[in-house]
Amino acid sequence: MLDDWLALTLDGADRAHQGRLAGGHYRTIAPGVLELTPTRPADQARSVVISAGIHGNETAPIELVGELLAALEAGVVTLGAPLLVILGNLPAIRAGTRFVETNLNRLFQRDLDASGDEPERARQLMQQVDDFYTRYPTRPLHLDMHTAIRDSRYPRFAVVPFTEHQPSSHWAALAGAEMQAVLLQHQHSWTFSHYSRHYHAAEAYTLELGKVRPFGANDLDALGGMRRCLAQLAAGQAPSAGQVEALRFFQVAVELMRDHPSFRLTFAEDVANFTEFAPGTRLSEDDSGGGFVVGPEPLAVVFPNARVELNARAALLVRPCAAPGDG
Ligand SMILES: O=C(O)CCC(=O)N[C@@H](CCC(=O)O)C(=O)O
Ligand SMILES: [Zn+2]
Repeated sequence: MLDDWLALTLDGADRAHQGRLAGGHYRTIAPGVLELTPTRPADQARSVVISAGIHGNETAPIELVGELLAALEAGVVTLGAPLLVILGNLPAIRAGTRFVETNLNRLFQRDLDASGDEPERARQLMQQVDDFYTRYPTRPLHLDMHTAIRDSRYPRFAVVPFTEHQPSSHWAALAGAEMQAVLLQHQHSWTFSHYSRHYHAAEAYTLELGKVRPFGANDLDALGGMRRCLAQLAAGQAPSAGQVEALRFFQVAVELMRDHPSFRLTFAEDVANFTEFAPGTRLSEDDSGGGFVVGPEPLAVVFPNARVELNARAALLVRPCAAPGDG
């Protein structure tokens, strides 16, 4: 039963799974990787990668995947599009931690030469995505679902990875999924959504869907728009459109790196994502006299985390911008 796949996978019983469902069939093609194939794709069908659990303690997206699979199993949703459903970091999900040895979401790079469990998993997932988009090249889309460590002025927001040749984005569909803000990256970031956008010209986003909470403690009522969007994509329908004017757009201006062992942020742990700091405010410091001070324009902080690995991203500093015109 498709319903069992999620529970069995999380329990470590990764045996092969396949079966039929309304509109098509499914099979596991790697641990935590499920392919769903429609008998006849709908007219509006896109090739959709849905990933969750790239960070193991971000459980709301995994619960959304569970709801989608249950709706497909029950025939409430009829499969009309090829789907690749991925649970990213299985050992970290089982342990309830962001990662085990290193952050999986910085490893999606074709010439990656690191070794270890997470680099191996990144290679396996890159191969699965390559194979899927080769089998199903039609209008590729990748939604990589996460939750954030901190509170946020906009709890639901999309991060748009940077590529030189930007595939078109559909802001109205993001608004329809009840995203509240869009954050445009300014440089390559080697995240999972960046992989699909950069190497496959897929429309791809990292979606932040509220705050990190354990299984059972998530507010899934706040994610009704996302639930509907996933069901529509699985059915091969165009997702509902919302008001683009309701979305706030931001552009990354600076990526703060933990570039010294004594790196620290100067502001409180409970400062929410998108909190703005005035010109002249010191945001970070270290024992070597380094640090960052806000320049002549205010900057807002997103994903601040001083406890990252050395030379990893410790925060994004962003400024409001207009909606790029292609959506
Ligand atoms: O809340 C945080 O500090 C991190 C939440 C998270 O996992 N965010 C993603 C964003 C990926 C991107 O920049 O596209 C991450 O840090 O991997
Ligand atoms: Zn995450």
